[in-house]
Amino acid sequence: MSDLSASPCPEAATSQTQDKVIQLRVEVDTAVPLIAWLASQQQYPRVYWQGRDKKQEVAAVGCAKDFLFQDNIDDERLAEIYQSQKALSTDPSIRYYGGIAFDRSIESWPEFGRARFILPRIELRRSSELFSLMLNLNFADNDATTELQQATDALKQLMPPRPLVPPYKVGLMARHDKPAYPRWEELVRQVTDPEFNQTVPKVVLSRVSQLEVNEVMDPWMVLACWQGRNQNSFQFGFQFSPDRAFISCSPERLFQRQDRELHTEALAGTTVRGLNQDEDEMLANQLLDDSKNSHENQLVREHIVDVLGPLSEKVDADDTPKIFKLTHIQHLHRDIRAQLNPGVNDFQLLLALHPTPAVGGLPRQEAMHFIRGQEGYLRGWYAGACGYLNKYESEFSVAIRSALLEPGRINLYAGAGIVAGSDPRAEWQELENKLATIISILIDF
Ligand SMILES: C=C(O[C@@H]1C=C(C(=O)O)C=C[C@H]1O)C(=O)O
Ligand SMILES: [Mg+2]
Repeated sequence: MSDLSASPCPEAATSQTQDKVIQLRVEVDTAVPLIAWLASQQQYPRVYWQGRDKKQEVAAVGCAKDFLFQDNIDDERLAEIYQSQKALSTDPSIRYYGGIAFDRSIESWPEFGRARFILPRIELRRSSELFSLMLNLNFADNDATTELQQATDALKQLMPPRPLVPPYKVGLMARHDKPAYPRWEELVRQVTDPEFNQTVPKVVLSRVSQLEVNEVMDPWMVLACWQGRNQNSFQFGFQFSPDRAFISCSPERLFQRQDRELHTEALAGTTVRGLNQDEDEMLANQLLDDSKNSHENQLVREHIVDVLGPLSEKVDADDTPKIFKLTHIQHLHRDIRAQLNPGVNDFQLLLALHPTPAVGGLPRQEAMHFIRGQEGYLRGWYAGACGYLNKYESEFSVAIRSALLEPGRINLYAGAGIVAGSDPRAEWQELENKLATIISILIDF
């Protein structure tokens, strides 16, 4: 790391290239526990990302460029801004990390905004077994001296990783569910009403469970524990200031793109895990045979294939679902692959795919309208899309199985796809099952 802090000088940074956005990299020859490293840093924003396949892991601090859309956002403008930002560098390693809210047409959480993407100041990345430290420099907005001064200051503030305190349970003072069960029942009845259901076959209803706690939780410690108990998931977190952090351990991929090759999926339909292998197998078979759950998944597959059609040379989706197992629950899962048309960009993909009927509903606009008007709380980044973009590859996860940590309160989010045949009690229990892993980490019971 000392190599890097010695190297940024205006000549080195600007003479070799015409690029306005530059990344300096050094290999780090020891393995670094990335979440522990991130937790010990004092700079904001702090960002963490680990892909579901575990090949890529990133901890990032500070920012060299910040795009925050707090009040309103025009999707086309967002795509234009990204295109011009992308043109500032030829380096394929430069990445922008961030997310978009579930519903960009309404207010979102402060700081997170309807969309926010950053070019971090410093990134520590693990790629398989290799660790490297990156310093991003943005000469498009600052003169060279100021930018290098800020970058050097950020490097000087880096702290070594401190071991994370072993897991502990929080003192729970109260829990409030929004909507509470009586309202939930009403909403499920409205969505399953045959007349409504005929034109809107699926609405994913959700709930926030607000836990009032009397301790300050380190979000990174919580994420590290969650990661330990849910291997088969993306793990990510965004903390733009000391008081609020959004963390997620989501099984769901929105898309992964490598050049023009796209991977996405339909993940919908849920049951619990069995207490032993036989029971687990039986539950999996029941899930595969269940018509309500199959319908939930089928609607997602159909919609994704439809929206990808005009953007792709070829789309290919699994005909039958497979089982996707998590610690406490199992889902139905279908792989979907596409070869994109030349020139299709990541924002086009984000806007076309998100929100899928796995978290919104079908038809999208009608389902969103129902959620906006009836759900009774602000989803913000829950069920939004979080990930990173770069020229040649990008990846986004759907921000479910997520939590917003604030002083004195932990907000936990869970949703369930409501279709014909949904029973309010069973769907309420499904929400509870989806929270089982995080609740087992946070609370003694
Ligand atoms: C909306 C959520 O999950 C979604 C709903 C599912 C379902 O109803 O079966 C399954 C996976 C996700 O598509 C959530 O976990 O919050
Ligand atoms: Mg379901």
